[in-house]
Amino acid sequence: MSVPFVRLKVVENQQSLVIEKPVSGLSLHGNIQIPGDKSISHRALMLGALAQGETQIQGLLLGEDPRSTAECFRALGAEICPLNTELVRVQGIGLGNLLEPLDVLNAGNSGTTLRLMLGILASHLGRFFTVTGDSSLRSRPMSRVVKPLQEMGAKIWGRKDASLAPLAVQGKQLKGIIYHSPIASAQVKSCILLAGLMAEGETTVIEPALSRDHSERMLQAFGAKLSVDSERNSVTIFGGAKLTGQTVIVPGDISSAAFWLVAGAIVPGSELLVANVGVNPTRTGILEVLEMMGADIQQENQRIVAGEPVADLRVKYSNLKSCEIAGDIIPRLIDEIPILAVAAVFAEGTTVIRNAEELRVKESDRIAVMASQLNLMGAKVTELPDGLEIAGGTPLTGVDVDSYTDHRIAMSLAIAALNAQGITTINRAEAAAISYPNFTSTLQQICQSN
Ligand SMILES: O=C(O)C1=C[C@@H](OP(=O)(O)O)[C@@H](O)[C@H](O)C1
Ligand SMILES: C=C(OP(=O)(O)O)C(=O)O
Repeated sequence: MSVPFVRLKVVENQQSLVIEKPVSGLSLHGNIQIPGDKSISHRALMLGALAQGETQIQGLLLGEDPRSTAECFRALGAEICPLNTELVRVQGIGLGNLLEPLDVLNAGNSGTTLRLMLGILASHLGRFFTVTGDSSLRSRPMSRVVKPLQEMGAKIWGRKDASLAPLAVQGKQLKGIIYHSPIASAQVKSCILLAGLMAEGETTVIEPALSRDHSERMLQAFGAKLSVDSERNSVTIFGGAKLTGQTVIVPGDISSAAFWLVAGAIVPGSELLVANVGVNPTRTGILEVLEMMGADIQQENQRIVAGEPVADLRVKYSNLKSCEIAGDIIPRLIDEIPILAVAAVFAEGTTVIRNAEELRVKESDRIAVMASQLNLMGAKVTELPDGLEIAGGTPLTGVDVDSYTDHRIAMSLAIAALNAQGITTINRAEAAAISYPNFTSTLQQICQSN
């Protein structure tokens, strides 16, 4: 049911999300079903395409990023049914059998699609591929995957010494390496592991801190041979295995749940139940930080679904206090920092976020954009080279803000607007569909005027 104080204004292809807090105030109530996990959705489509036989994916995220992955792997020869149902079927083509596409592969806005796919393409002997993305993706750094792939013997060309897309790839027989990654990045780790699937010998990736481990879990489920040394944050893949199609059940995305967890915690009088949330420990940094800030979040009905831990999360409004977010927890909450910045605006005291320089090379420079847009609303946020300093407790006022076409920024600003006086307009809000196509309708359903 649509309520008048959350509405969409559409002008040509651009959507503005208008949030007008009623004078009587508002609170949030209800049960929320969140979309499927984006990281797991990409990996299920890719491994399904590389496997022998059929893969069935339940609960795939029907957002724009997985659509880009599906489009690329269709062009590479996998049969993937239209992404319009809860159950997606992929007829795999078998490892090493991808076709040479007739046109450029376009990863759209999705860093995960482009970086993981590069590892797969580089190891497809004798075939030539070209890859690109939208203007945001074409400005994001690719050397972090190109360099280790070149060490394995890959042939890759592109702008600025092959550090920026568009890129061209000549598939080669690769050799296993031991790679000490300078950054904790699941995209780098996964790219190298995927390249290692068909490389000669063993391929090892060692990270400075643990990043999300969905690739490791799913590769093993599809039949790859892997060994994990969690003390050293090291994973080894043994080349030459065969992958077999599987049934994958995709849990809800904790990165999408994060918007409701913060909304429920900061909007007075709220109580929300967010159902079916993936709570893989490599992703739950957000829960640890919100608990540190004094949020009231209970995990209910904890269970394991197809190898991934899942729970329902109940959040109630509470008074938050500031905290420090830095160090090894950063990769376990990297995509949640924009919405954590919103939580910090409504917390007592000054929150400091450090070691998060990776945010500068996401879909937008999330440090600069969150600071500038929250400050337009009246917050006191200071940019640090590698994070943010947020003085909590200043009231916000509705103004015009911009998503910079970044989905996480659009949704974070919408949640901030729930506690701002007057009318907030979030321009270019259509970006939310990258990871959360139903964000606005869910927001409309849970908002109640007091
Ligand atoms: O592997 C993945 O699915 C992802 C890894 C993270 O990126 P980095 O590996 O660049 O940190 C994250 O920000 C992105 O949304 C998804
Ligand atoms: C950074 C993100 O995704 P990607 O790197 O896949 O574009 C994200 O979803 O926040």
